[in-house]
Amino acid sequence: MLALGKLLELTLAGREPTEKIQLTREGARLHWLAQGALEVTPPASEDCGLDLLLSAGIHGNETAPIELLDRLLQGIASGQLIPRARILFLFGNPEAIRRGERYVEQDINRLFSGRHEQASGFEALRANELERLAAAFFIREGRERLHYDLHTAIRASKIEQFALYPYAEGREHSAAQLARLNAAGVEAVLLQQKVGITFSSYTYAHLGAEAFTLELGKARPFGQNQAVNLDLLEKRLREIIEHCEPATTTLDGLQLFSVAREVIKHSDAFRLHLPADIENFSELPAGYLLAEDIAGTRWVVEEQGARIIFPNPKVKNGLRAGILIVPAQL
Ligand SMILES: O=C(O)CCC(=O)N[C@@H](CCC(=O)O)C(=O)O
Ligand SMILES: [Zn+2]
Repeated sequence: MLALGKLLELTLAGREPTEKIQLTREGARLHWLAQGALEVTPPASEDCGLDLLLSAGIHGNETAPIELLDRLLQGIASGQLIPRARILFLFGNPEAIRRGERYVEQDINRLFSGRHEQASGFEALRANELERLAAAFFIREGRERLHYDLHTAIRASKIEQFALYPYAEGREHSAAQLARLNAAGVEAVLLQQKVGITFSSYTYAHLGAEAFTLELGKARPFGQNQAVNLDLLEKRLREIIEHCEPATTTLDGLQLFSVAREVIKHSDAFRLHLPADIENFSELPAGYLLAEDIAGTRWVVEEQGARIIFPNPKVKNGLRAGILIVPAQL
Protein backbone atom coordinates (compact mmCIF):
# COMPACT_ATOMS: atom_id res chain seq x y z
CA MET A 1 0.00 0.00 0.00
CA LEU A 2 1.16 3.55 -0.71
CA ALA A 3 2.48 5.33 2.39
CA LEU A 4 -0.04 8.18 1.92
CA GLY A 5 -2.82 5.67 2.52
CA LYS A 6 -1.79 5.94 6.17
CA LEU A 7 -3.14 9.46 6.57
CA LEU A 8 -4.69 8.55 9.92
CA GLU A 9 -1.41 7.19 11.27
CA LEU A 10 0.43 10.32 10.08
CA THR A 11 -2.23 12.52 11.64
CA LEU A 12 -2.17 10.72 14.98
CA ALA A 13 1.62 11.01 15.06
CA GLY A 14 1.51 14.67 13.96
CA ARG A 15 3.94 13.86 11.14
CA GLU A 16 4.33 15.19 7.60
CA PRO A 17 5.02 12.58 4.93
CA THR A 18 8.35 12.90 3.13
CA GLU A 19 6.70 12.25 -0.25
CA LYS A 20 3.59 14.42 -0.53
CA ILE A 21 2.36 13.07 -3.87
CA GLN A 22 2.07 9.40 -4.81
CA LEU A 23 0.41 7.53 -7.67
CA THR A 24 -1.43 4.24 -7.38
CA ARG A 25 -0.72 1.51 -9.94
CA GLU A 26 -4.04 2.42 -11.58
CA GLY A 27 -2.95 6.05 -11.96
CA ALA A 28 -4.90 7.77 -9.18
CA ARG A 29 -2.96 10.60 -7.55
CA LEU A 30 -2.81 10.95 -3.76
CA HIS A 31 -1.76 14.40 -2.59
CA TRP A 32 -1.12 15.21 1.07
CA LEU A 33 -2.20 18.84 1.45
CA ALA A 34 -1.93 19.58 5.17
CA GLN A 35 -2.30 17.80 8.47
CA GLY A 36 -5.25 15.40 8.16
CA ALA A 37 -5.96 16.49 4.58
CA LEU A 38 -5.45 14.39 1.47
CA GLU A 39 -6.81 14.79 -2.06
CA VAL A 40 -7.38 11.90 -4.43
CA THR A 41 -7.51 12.58 -8.17
CA PRO A 42 -8.45 9.82 -10.61
CA PRO A 43 -6.89 9.72 -14.08
CA ALA A 44 -8.76 12.20 -16.33
CA SER A 45 -10.09 9.37 -18.48
CA GLU A 46 -11.70 7.73 -15.42
CA ASP A 47 -13.13 10.88 -13.82
CA CYS A 48 -16.94 10.71 -13.46
CA GLY A 49 -17.32 14.42 -12.67
CA LEU A 50 -18.03 14.14 -8.95
CA ASP A 51 -16.13 16.08 -6.27
CA LEU A 52 -16.65 14.24 -2.99
CA LEU A 53 -15.57 15.70 0.35
CA LEU A 54 -15.48 13.17 3.19
CA SER A 55 -14.73 14.59 6.63
CA ALA A 56 -14.61 13.00 10.07
CA GLY A 57 -13.01 13.84 13.38
CA ILE A 58 -14.42 17.35 13.47
CA HIS A 59 -15.08 16.10 17.00
CA GLY A 60 -12.01 14.21 18.16
CA ASN A 61 -13.75 11.49 20.18
CA GLU A 62 -16.06 10.38 17.33
CA THR A 63 -13.88 7.57 16.10
CA ALA A 64 -16.13 5.19 14.11
CA PRO A 65 -16.33 7.60 11.15
CA ILE A 66 -12.57 8.22 11.34
CA GLU A 67 -12.01 4.46 11.10
CA LEU A 68 -14.41 4.32 8.14
CA LEU A 69 -12.53 7.01 6.20
CA ASP A 70 -9.26 5.27 7.08
CA ARG A 71 -10.59 2.04 5.52
CA LEU A 72 -11.72 3.84 2.35
CA LEU A 73 -8.41 5.64 1.90
CA GLN A 74 -6.39 2.50 2.57
CA GLY A 75 -8.58 0.73 -0.02
CA ILE A 76 -7.68 3.39 -2.59
CA ALA A 77 -3.99 3.40 -1.67
CA SER A 78 -3.79 -0.37 -2.03
CA GLY A 79 -5.61 -0.49 -5.38
CA GLN A 80 -8.56 -2.42 -3.94
CA LEU A 81 -10.89 0.56 -4.42
CA ILE A 82 -10.63 2.34 -7.79
CA PRO A 83 -11.64 6.00 -7.50
CA ARG A 84 -13.59 7.58 -10.32
CA ALA A 85 -14.36 10.74 -8.37
CA ARG A 86 -12.10 13.46 -7.00
CA ILE A 87 -12.11 13.00 -3.23
CA LEU A 88 -10.92 15.19 -0.39
CA PHE A 89 -10.39 13.31 2.87
CA LEU A 90 -10.31 15.53 5.95
CA PHE A 91 -9.69 14.64 9.59
CA GLY A 92 -11.13 17.77 11.15
CA ASN A 93 -9.50 18.35 14.53
CA PRO A 94 -6.21 16.39 14.72
CA GLU A 95 -5.24 17.58 18.20
CA ALA A 96 -8.64 16.59 19.62
CA ILE A 97 -8.40 13.22 17.82
CA ARG A 98 -5.01 12.61 19.43
CA ARG A 99 -6.48 13.43 22.84
CA GLY A 100 -9.70 11.47 22.23
CA GLU A 101 -11.75 14.53 23.14
CA ARG A 102 -14.65 16.29 21.44
CA TYR A 103 -12.58 19.48 21.27
CA VAL A 104 -9.69 21.05 23.10
CA GLU A 105 -10.64 24.69 23.61
CA GLN A 106 -13.62 25.29 21.35
CA ASP A 107 -16.05 23.19 19.34
CA ILE A 108 -14.79 23.52 15.75
CA ASN A 109 -18.26 22.76 14.46
CA ARG A 110 -19.43 26.14 15.78
CA LEU A 111 -16.68 28.10 14.04
CA PHE A 112 -17.61 27.93 10.36
CA SER A 113 -19.14 30.46 7.98
CA GLY A 114 -16.89 33.19 9.28
CA ARG A 115 -17.34 32.52 13.03
CA HIS A 116 -13.64 31.66 13.29
CA GLU A 117 -12.84 35.29 12.46
CA GLN A 118 -14.43 36.38 15.74
CA ALA A 119 -12.55 33.71 17.71
CA SER A 120 -8.93 32.91 18.50
CA GLY A 121 -6.93 29.77 19.27
CA PHE A 122 -5.84 26.84 17.15
CA GLU A 123 -9.36 25.52 16.59
CA ALA A 124 -10.36 28.83 15.01
CA LEU A 125 -7.26 28.59 12.79
CA ARG A 126 -8.15 25.01 11.89
CA ALA A 127 -11.74 25.96 10.98
CA ASN A 128 -10.30 28.62 8.69
CA GLU A 129 -7.92 26.07 7.16
CA LEU A 130 -10.76 23.55 6.65
CA GLU A 131 -12.84 26.22 4.91
CA ARG A 132 -9.87 27.08 2.68
CA LEU A 133 -9.22 23.42 1.82
CA ALA A 134 -12.90 22.79 1.04
CA ALA A 135 -13.20 25.98 -1.04
CA ALA A 136 -10.09 25.09 -3.08
CA PHE A 137 -11.40 21.56 -3.61
CA PHE A 138 -14.83 22.75 -4.79
CA ILE A 139 -13.43 25.42 -7.11
CA ARG A 140 -14.09 23.59 -10.39
CA GLU A 141 -17.22 24.60 -12.23
CA GLY A 142 -19.70 22.19 -13.76
CA ARG A 143 -19.03 19.25 -11.45
CA GLU A 144 -21.28 17.58 -8.87
CA ARG A 145 -20.30 18.63 -5.34
CA LEU A 146 -21.07 16.37 -2.40
CA HIS A 147 -19.95 16.60 1.23
CA TYR A 148 -20.59 14.08 4.00
CA ASP A 149 -19.37 15.25 7.41
CA LEU A 150 -19.39 12.09 9.53
CA HIS A 151 -20.11 12.18 13.26
CA THR A 152 -21.27 10.05 16.15
CA ALA A 153 -23.43 11.41 18.95
CA ILE A 154 -22.77 11.88 22.66
CA ARG A 155 -25.87 9.94 23.73
CA ALA A 156 -27.88 6.93 22.62
CA SER A 157 -30.62 7.54 20.09
CA LYS A 158 -34.08 6.12 19.36
CA ILE A 159 -33.10 6.56 15.71
CA GLU A 160 -29.54 5.32 15.42
CA GLN A 161 -28.40 6.79 12.09
CA PHE A 162 -29.67 10.13 10.88
CA ALA A 163 -28.60 13.13 8.86
CA LEU A 164 -28.84 16.87 9.26
CA TYR A 165 -29.51 18.63 5.95
CA PRO A 166 -28.37 22.28 6.01
CA TYR A 167 -30.34 25.26 4.75
CA ALA A 168 -29.57 28.02 2.28
CA GLU A 169 -31.96 30.67 1.05
CA GLY A 170 -33.44 29.88 -2.33
CA ARG A 171 -32.28 26.27 -2.37
CA GLU A 172 -34.51 23.25 -2.15
CA HIS A 173 -33.66 20.07 -0.32
CA SER A 174 -33.04 17.36 -2.90
CA ALA A 175 -35.18 14.20 -2.99
CA ALA A 176 -32.44 12.43 -4.97
CA GLN A 177 -29.95 13.09 -2.19
CA LEU A 178 -32.43 11.85 0.41
CA ALA A 179 -32.94 8.64 -1.58
CA ARG A 180 -29.19 8.14 -1.70
CA LEU A 181 -29.02 8.52 2.09
CA ASN A 182 -31.95 6.15 2.53
CA ALA A 183 -30.05 3.53 0.56
CA ALA A 184 -27.00 4.15 2.75
CA GLY A 185 -28.86 3.12 5.90
CA VAL A 186 -29.78 6.60 7.11
CA GLU A 187 -33.13 6.29 8.88
CA ALA A 188 -34.10 9.92 9.38
CA VAL A 189 -33.18 13.35 8.06
CA LEU A 190 -33.53 16.63 9.88
CA LEU A 191 -34.20 19.50 7.48
CA GLN A 192 -32.62 22.71 8.77
CA GLN A 193 -34.59 25.93 8.43
CA LYS A 194 -31.79 28.47 8.77
CA VAL A 195 -28.15 28.86 7.80
CA GLY A 196 -25.88 27.27 10.39
CA ILE A 197 -22.28 27.58 11.56
CA THR A 198 -21.29 23.93 11.13
CA PHE A 199 -18.91 22.53 8.52
CA SER A 200 -21.68 21.00 6.39
CA SER A 201 -23.66 24.27 6.58
CA TYR A 202 -20.61 26.10 5.26
CA THR A 203 -20.04 23.81 2.26
CA TYR A 204 -23.78 23.78 1.52
CA ALA A 205 -24.47 27.50 1.82
CA HIS A 206 -21.15 28.96 0.69
CA LEU A 207 -19.67 26.40 -1.71
CA GLY A 208 -22.83 25.11 -3.39
CA ALA A 209 -22.25 21.49 -2.38
CA GLU A 210 -24.95 19.05 -1.41
CA ALA A 211 -23.86 18.60 2.19
CA PHE A 212 -24.91 16.63 5.23
CA THR A 213 -23.85 16.00 8.77
CA LEU A 214 -24.29 12.26 9.30
CA GLU A 215 -24.84 10.94 12.83
CA LEU A 216 -23.92 7.28 12.84
CA GLY A 217 -24.30 5.97 16.39
CA LYS A 218 -22.79 6.63 19.78
CA ALA A 219 -19.26 8.02 20.19
CA ARG A 220 -16.72 5.53 21.51
CA PRO A 221 -12.90 5.32 21.57
CA PHE A 222 -10.84 3.83 18.72
CA GLY A 223 -11.24 0.06 18.39
CA GLN A 224 -14.49 -0.01 20.36
CA ASN A 225 -16.96 0.63 17.56
CA GLN A 226 -18.33 -2.89 17.03
CA ALA A 227 -21.82 -1.65 17.97
CA VAL A 228 -21.74 0.99 15.22
CA ASN A 229 -22.82 -0.75 12.03
CA LEU A 230 -21.61 1.27 9.06
CA ASP A 231 -21.93 -1.53 6.48
CA LEU A 232 -24.64 0.08 4.36
CA LEU A 233 -23.00 3.49 4.40
CA GLU A 234 -19.59 2.03 3.61
CA LYS A 235 -21.05 0.01 0.71
CA ARG A 236 -22.73 3.12 -0.70
CA LEU A 237 -19.61 5.25 -0.33
CA ARG A 238 -17.55 2.63 -2.15
CA GLU A 239 -20.14 2.62 -4.95
CA ILE A 240 -20.13 6.42 -5.13
CA ILE A 241 -16.32 6.44 -5.24
CA GLU A 242 -16.24 3.78 -7.96
CA HIS A 243 -19.18 5.35 -9.83
CA CYS A 244 -21.17 2.15 -9.83
CA GLU A 245 -24.00 3.27 -7.55
CA PRO A 246 -27.33 1.48 -8.20
CA ALA A 247 -30.07 3.92 -9.18
CA THR A 248 -32.53 4.54 -6.38
CA THR A 249 -35.34 7.01 -5.88
CA THR A 250 -37.26 5.54 -2.98
CA LEU A 251 -37.81 7.51 0.18
CA ASP A 252 -39.81 4.64 1.69
CA GLY A 253 -39.12 4.28 5.39
CA LEU A 254 -37.11 7.50 5.61
CA GLN A 255 -38.42 9.71 8.42
CA LEU A 256 -38.25 13.47 7.90
CA PHE A 257 -38.15 16.12 10.59
CA SER A 258 -37.68 19.85 10.61
CA VAL A 259 -36.27 22.12 13.26
CA ALA A 260 -38.99 23.74 15.33
CA ARG A 261 -36.60 25.61 17.62
CA GLU A 262 -32.98 25.61 18.64
CA VAL A 263 -32.61 25.87 22.40
CA ILE A 264 -29.82 28.35 23.07
CA LYS A 265 -28.05 28.47 26.43
CA HIS A 266 -27.70 32.14 27.33
CA SER A 267 -26.11 31.99 30.78
CA ASP A 268 -24.70 29.83 33.58
CA ALA A 269 -28.21 29.87 35.07
CA PHE A 270 -29.40 27.61 32.22
CA ARG A 271 -31.16 24.48 33.49
CA LEU A 272 -32.33 21.68 31.23
CA HIS A 273 -35.19 19.62 32.68
CA LEU A 274 -34.41 16.27 31.10
CA PRO A 275 -32.98 13.05 32.55
CA ALA A 276 -29.23 12.78 32.00
CA ASP A 277 -29.66 9.55 30.02
CA ILE A 278 -32.45 10.75 27.72
CA GLU A 279 -32.08 9.45 24.18
CA ASN A 280 -32.04 11.55 21.03
CA PHE A 281 -35.50 11.66 19.35
CA SER A 282 -37.33 11.25 22.67
CA GLU A 283 -40.83 12.71 22.41
CA LEU A 284 -41.81 15.63 24.61
CA PRO A 285 -45.47 16.46 25.34
CA ALA A 286 -46.91 19.89 24.64
CA GLY A 287 -46.72 22.00 27.77
CA TYR A 288 -43.50 20.37 29.00
CA LEU A 289 -41.08 22.82 30.68
CA LEU A 290 -37.89 21.95 28.85
CA ALA A 291 -35.45 24.54 30.13
CA GLU A 292 -35.05 27.70 32.14
CA ASP A 293 -32.47 30.43 31.91
CA ILE A 294 -31.56 33.86 33.21
CA ALA A 295 -34.20 36.56 33.69
CA GLY A 296 -37.06 34.11 33.88
CA THR A 297 -36.59 32.74 30.37
CA ARG A 298 -38.59 29.52 29.99
CA TRP A 299 -38.56 27.03 27.16
CA VAL A 300 -41.96 25.34 27.08
CA VAL A 301 -42.81 22.77 24.41
CA GLU A 302 -45.68 24.09 22.28
CA GLU A 303 -45.33 21.91 19.19
CA GLN A 304 -47.33 18.71 18.66
CA GLY A 305 -45.13 15.66 18.06
CA ALA A 306 -42.02 17.45 19.32
CA ARG A 307 -38.84 15.50 19.95
CA ILE A 308 -35.47 16.51 21.34
CA ILE A 309 -32.04 15.90 19.84
CA PHE A 310 -28.55 16.81 21.09
CA PRO A 311 -29.66 17.99 24.57
CA ASN A 312 -26.51 19.25 26.25
CA PRO A 313 -26.62 21.78 29.11
CA LYS A 314 -22.80 21.81 29.29
CA VAL A 315 -22.25 23.77 26.06
CA LYS A 316 -20.73 27.24 26.32
CA ASN A 317 -23.06 30.20 26.75
CA GLY A 318 -24.48 31.40 23.45
CA LEU A 319 -24.43 27.93 21.88
CA ARG A 320 -27.11 25.40 21.05
CA ALA A 321 -28.09 23.23 24.03
CA GLY A 322 -30.59 21.10 22.13
CA ILE A 323 -32.86 21.07 19.10
CA LEU A 324 -36.62 20.68 19.22
CA ILE A 325 -37.79 18.95 16.08
CA VAL A 326 -41.16 18.05 14.58
CA PRO A 327 -42.23 15.61 11.83
CA ALA A 328 -41.94 17.11 8.36
CA GLN A 329 -42.49 16.45 4.67
CA LEU A 330 -40.40 17.45 1.70
O1 LIG B 1 -24.54 14.29 20.50
C1 LIG B 1 -24.51 15.50 20.49
O2 LIG B 1 -25.06 16.20 21.36
C2 LIG B 1 -23.77 16.24 19.40
C3 LIG B 1 -23.40 15.35 18.25
C4 LIG B 1 -22.77 16.24 17.20
O3 LIG B 1 -21.59 16.49 17.25
N1 LIG B 1 -23.60 16.74 16.31
C5 LIG B 1 -23.20 17.74 15.39
C6 LIG B 1 -24.34 18.12 14.50
C7 LIG B 1 -23.92 19.15 13.48
C8 LIG B 1 -25.07 19.76 12.72
O4 LIG B 1 -25.93 20.39 13.34
O5 LIG B 1 -25.09 19.64 11.48
C9 LIG B 1 -22.75 18.95 16.19
O6 LIG B 1 -23.38 19.21 17.22
O7 LIG B 1 -21.80 19.59 15.79
ZN1 LIG C 1 -19.85 15.36 16.26
